[in-house]
Order: sequence, then structure tokens, then C-alpha cells
Amino acid sequence: MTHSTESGPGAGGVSLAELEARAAARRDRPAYGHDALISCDRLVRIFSADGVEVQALQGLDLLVREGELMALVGASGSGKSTLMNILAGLDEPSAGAATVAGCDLLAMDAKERLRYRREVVGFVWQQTGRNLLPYLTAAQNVSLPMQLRGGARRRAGRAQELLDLLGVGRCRDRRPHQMSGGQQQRVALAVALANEPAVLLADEPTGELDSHTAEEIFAAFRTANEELGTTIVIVTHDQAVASEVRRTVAIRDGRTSTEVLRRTEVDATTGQEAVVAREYAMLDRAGRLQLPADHVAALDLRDRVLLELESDHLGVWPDPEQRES
Ligand SMILES: Nc1ncnc2c1ncn2[C@@H]1O[C@H](COP(=O)(O)OP(=O)(O)OP(=O)(O)O)[C@@H](O)[C@H]1O
Repeated sequence: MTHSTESGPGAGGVSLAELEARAAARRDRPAYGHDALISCDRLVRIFSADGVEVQALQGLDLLVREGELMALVGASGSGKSTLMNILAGLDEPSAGAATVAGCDLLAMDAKERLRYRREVVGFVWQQTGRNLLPYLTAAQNVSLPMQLRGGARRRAGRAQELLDLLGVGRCRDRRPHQMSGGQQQRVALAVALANEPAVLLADEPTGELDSHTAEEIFAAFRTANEELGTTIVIVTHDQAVASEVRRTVAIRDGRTSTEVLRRTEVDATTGQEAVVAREYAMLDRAGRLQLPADHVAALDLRDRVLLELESDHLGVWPDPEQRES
């Protein structure tokens, strides 16, 4: 039996020293999502109903940095609400890993889960009726989460501050039925922000509103992000909302498929600012890539495709044999 020496060649002609150096480099590489506030790592959620299994999330990866305001989009049934319910601490994934602000969503007991929902995340749902208690005024609705948390310092003052910040200070003594849908959603946002959550989740917050009101609501989310520094994830079908954020992530078949990043560029000659949007496909750590559906259709890509590695890019071609057959 032979042993490779410290500096001699090991299996495949690689020296032990080299293997050790590679292992050390892998060890020192930061872990996936180490600097993210929200980290979803190969999340899977399987629902079983009447003996039929539905894979709502199929190994979804998502990282969100602290202070981001981002949108999640996707066709109906793609898994957006499933993901939001998991991030909100209302549902648990079947497999994978998910952490939000240092909380491991798969390892929380009932008590920790309750604290998580009260203090770490805030949520705004599409149905205005789900966000506010109908028999409480706006100010009482905002104060309630602070009372439930205990230590109600600054309670009265903070409720008013939040309502003022979001442009609904005048509604403080009104009950939900005495407010418009837009005012109710802004109060709902104040309720969600009451306990200074690290993350705010919103599922179609503008879904039931006309476009002008939707714009006002989105402006209130932006204010919360800019003034309070809250990290915000909004699920939306609203193209206007999706195109106003810096980052829009698309979910397809339970996985993140594409991302649009927008940045402001200044024209060197005219000095005019313009927003430039760029679409990226997401490569998971197993090397899987979802090609955009329109790209696939345009080249009639099916089953087998031909890949060619160039020095700075990868080419994808339809299989010539399939074309001929
Ligand atoms: N509790 C459940 N039991 C069984 N199947 C479910 C359950 N919740 C969701 N699903 C299924 O999981 C898949 C993803 O659903 P999900 O509600 O997350 O999609 P979505 O992208 O939010 O859709 P929409 O935009 O219509 O709300 C769908 O096929 C749905 O039917």
C-alpha cells in the first residue's frame, strides 16, 4: 500500500499539500448567505392533499440584503404565497434552510415562533380586512402589537409618529370602516412597523386598489424603507410596483428563475439620469439555470441543447440533430 507524502503527488497527480490548500480555501470561503438578512437555501415545500403531492417550492434560493426594498413576481401558483407564509413564520418548509435576521425558521419552538412573528417580521396582506381589527381605531390598531410585546414605552407617541410618517395622521381616531382602502393599507403598514421589525413582508398590498391609490401605498412603503431602514419584500402582480424597485425577482415553478436589477445611470454628455434595467437568469449551486420562457420559445429549444464554453461566456444552441429529425 502506498501513501502520498506531504509534498508528493496524491491521487490523480495532485499533491497532498495542494489538496490541503484547496480544502482550506473552501473552508475559508464565506458560507452561502452569510451577509444576507434573509437567506433561503434550497427551500422545498410539499403539500399533500387527498393523496396528491404538490411541490410548491422546489429548491428555492433567495438572498435579501439588509435595507433592500425588493419585489417578488411570478404567475399564479408559482409559489410566492408559500414562500411569504414561510418567511412570516406561519408555515414551515419541508426541507432546506431559511434564516431571517439570524432566526432559523426550521428550528424555532412555539414560543420563539410567536416572538418572531411579533418582533422580527411585520406583514401587510392584500385583504385590507385581514390587517386591521374593525372595532379599534387606527391609533389603537397600531398600539396593539406594542402592548402585546410588553414594555409599552413611547406607545402613544410612536403610534402617532408612524401614522404621520405614512400620511394618515388624521385617521388616528377612525375605525377601519371610516377610512378609504388606501388609508386602511397605510394604517396596516403602520401596524406592521409598530414593533420595529427587521423585515416587512407584503403580499399583494396594492391588489385591491386602483392605480392612483396603489401608487400612494407604494410611496408609503418606500418611505418606510428610506426613513426607517426597514428591509421590505413585496409580492406583486402590479407591473408599476415591480418596475419601481431596484430588484425584482421572478419565481417560476417554485424556484427563483430571473432577476431584474435597475440602476440609475447618468449620460456623460447630457448629464441626464436614466434608469437602466437588466435581466439576469439565476444559477443555483448545483449549476441549474432556468432559461427565460421567451428565449426558449424563440429558438424552439427542447430537451437536449448544445453548450459551448467560450473564454468569457457560454453559448446555448438547439440540438442540430433534433432540428433535422
Ligand atoms: N395548503 C395547500 N395545500 C395544497 N396545495 C397548496 C396549498 N397551498 C398552496 N398549494 C399549491 O402550491 C402551489 C403554489 O401556491 P402559491 O399559493 O404559493 O402560489 P402563488 O404564486 O402565491 O399564486 P397566486 O399568485 O395565485 O397567489 C400551487 O400549485 C398551489 O395550488
